[in-house]
Amino acid sequence: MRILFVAAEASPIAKVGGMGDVVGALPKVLRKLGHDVRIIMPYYGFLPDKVDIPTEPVWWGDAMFQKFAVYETVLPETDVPLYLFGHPCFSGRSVYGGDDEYWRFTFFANGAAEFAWNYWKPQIIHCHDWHTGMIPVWMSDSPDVSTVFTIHNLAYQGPGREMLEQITWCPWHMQGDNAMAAGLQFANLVNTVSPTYAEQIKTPEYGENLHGLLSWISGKTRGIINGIDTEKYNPATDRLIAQNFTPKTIEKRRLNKVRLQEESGLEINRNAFLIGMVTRLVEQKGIDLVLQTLERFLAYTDAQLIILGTGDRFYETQLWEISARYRGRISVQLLHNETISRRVYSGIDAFLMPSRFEPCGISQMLAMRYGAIPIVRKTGGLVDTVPFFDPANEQGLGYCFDRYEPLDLYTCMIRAYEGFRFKGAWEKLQVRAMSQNFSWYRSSVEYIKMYREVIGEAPELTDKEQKIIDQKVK
Ligand SMILES: Nc1ncnc2c1ncn2[C@@H]1O[C@H](COP(=O)(O)OP(=O)(O)O[C@H]2O[C@H](CO)[C@@H](O)[C@H](O)[C@H]2O)[C@@H](O)[C@H]1O
Repeated sequence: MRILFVAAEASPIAKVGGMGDVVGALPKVLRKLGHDVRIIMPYYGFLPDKVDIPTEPVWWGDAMFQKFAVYETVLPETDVPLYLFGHPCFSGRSVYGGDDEYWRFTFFANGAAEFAWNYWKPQIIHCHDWHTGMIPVWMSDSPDVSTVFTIHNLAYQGPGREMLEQITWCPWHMQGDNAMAAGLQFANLVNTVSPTYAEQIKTPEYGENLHGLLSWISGKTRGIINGIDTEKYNPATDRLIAQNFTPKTIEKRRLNKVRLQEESGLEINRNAFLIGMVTRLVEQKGIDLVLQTLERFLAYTDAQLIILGTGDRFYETQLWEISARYRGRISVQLLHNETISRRVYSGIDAFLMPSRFEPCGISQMLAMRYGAIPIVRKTGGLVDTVPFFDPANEQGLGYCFDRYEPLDLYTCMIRAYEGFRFKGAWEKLQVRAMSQNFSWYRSSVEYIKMYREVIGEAPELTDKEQKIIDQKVK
C-alpha cells in the first residue's frame, strides 16, 4: 500500500510529545512489512541542525495564495522518505505557538493535499490531529485517495469554522465546528490510540465537547494502542544511559540510579525511593494533583522526586519553587532533552503519571521498558497498558488509582513506597515490566487491517506480513 503520513511532528528530528514518537516509529515498521510509507511535515527552522536537507526543492506548489517548496530527505536512522514543506512561516525555532499557529498549520495541510494530488499520490493519507483535519474534507472529492484520521489529543481542536472559511477553501457540504471536528466527520476511518480512550471520548467527561459527534461516528472509529520503538529504546544497547542492563542483569541497573542522583543534585542514596516524571507540564498530566500531594508524601517518606518537563509557566514556577525548598530530595529540570529522559527512565524506581486523561501514553511504556514501575491513574491507555500489581498472585505491572483526587494519589504512592521495601518482589516486578512486548509490530497489525479496510480490501494480513510480525513479537 502507498501511505502518506501528514503530521506536525516526527521523532527524532521534531518531537514535542507522543505524536512525534508515533510518526517517527510506525512508518519504519510498516515499510519493513513491505509498504511504501512516506511522511510530509513542516520544514522547521531548527531542522538543518538535525538532518541533511538538499538545497534544491523537488517540487513547488501553491496553496492559500502562497507559494511553497517541498524538499526531500530521509528520516534519520530509517529508510522512510521525508518531505519537508518549506515556507518562511515555519522558519521559527519551535514547533507550536505563535499568533499564526492556526493559519500556519492549515496552510501546511492545504499544501500537503496539493502535494498528494500533484506530486506523490498515495492510496491513503494518514492524518494526525487537528493540524491535518481539513485534509479529509478536501479529499472527500477524490475517490482514489482514502483518509485515516488519528486522534492523539482531543483537547486541541484547531481553528473554528468561521476562521477556516476566511482563510481556506471550505466546500459547501463541509460540516464541523473546527478543524478537528471536520477531520473526524470526513475521514473514511478514524482511530484513537487506545481502546479505553476510544470508549471514553464518547462521554461528556472526556469528549471535549465533541462527544456527540464521536458517538455518532463510533461505527468508523477504532482504538489502537500505541507501541514504542523497541530498537531505539533498548536498555541493553542504549548508549545514552550510564550502564546497560537486561532483565537477566537487572542488578546492574542500580548504577543508573546513583548516576542520576549525582547528575541531578539529589542526595546519593541507593535505598531512597526515587520517583520520576518525564512529561509536558500541562493540565492533562495531573501536575496539580502532584503539587497537592507532594509535600505530605515527602514528610511521611524518605522518597525523592525528579521531574523533567516543560510546559505551562504556572506549573514550571510552582515546581521550581518547591524544588528550591527540598534541595537534595526534589530535582526539577525545565528542559526538553532526550538524553536526560533516558537517564531518568533507566535510573528511577517508579514512574509517576497521574493523568487527568490519557489517550494512550508512551512514557509509561518507555519507563517499563527501562525497569521503572508505573504509578498511574486508571484512565485511557493507562488502563490498557498498566494492569494493577497484585503481589499475592505476582501479576500486574504497576500501581493504579481511580479517582482524580489528591488523597487517592497519595494512598497509591504510599502503596508503591511500601512495595519498594520488599526488594525481592520489587525486582521481580521490574523484570516482568521489562519483559513486556510493547513493540510497534504488535500494534501495526491493527493499522494494516484498518488501511486495507479503508481502501476496500479484506482486512487481513498477508502470510509475509504475518511471518515478519511473528518473528518480531515473540
Ligand atoms: N521534557 C522532556 N524531555 C524529553 N522527552 C520528553 C519530555 N517530555 C515528554 N517527553 C517525551 O515525549 C513523549 C510523551 O509521550 P506521551 O504519549 O506519554 O504523551 P503526550 O501527551 O505528549 O502524547 C499524546 O499523543 C500520544 C501519541 O499518540 C499519546 O500516547 C498520548 O496519550 C497523548 O497525550 C515520551 O516519549 C516522553 O519521553
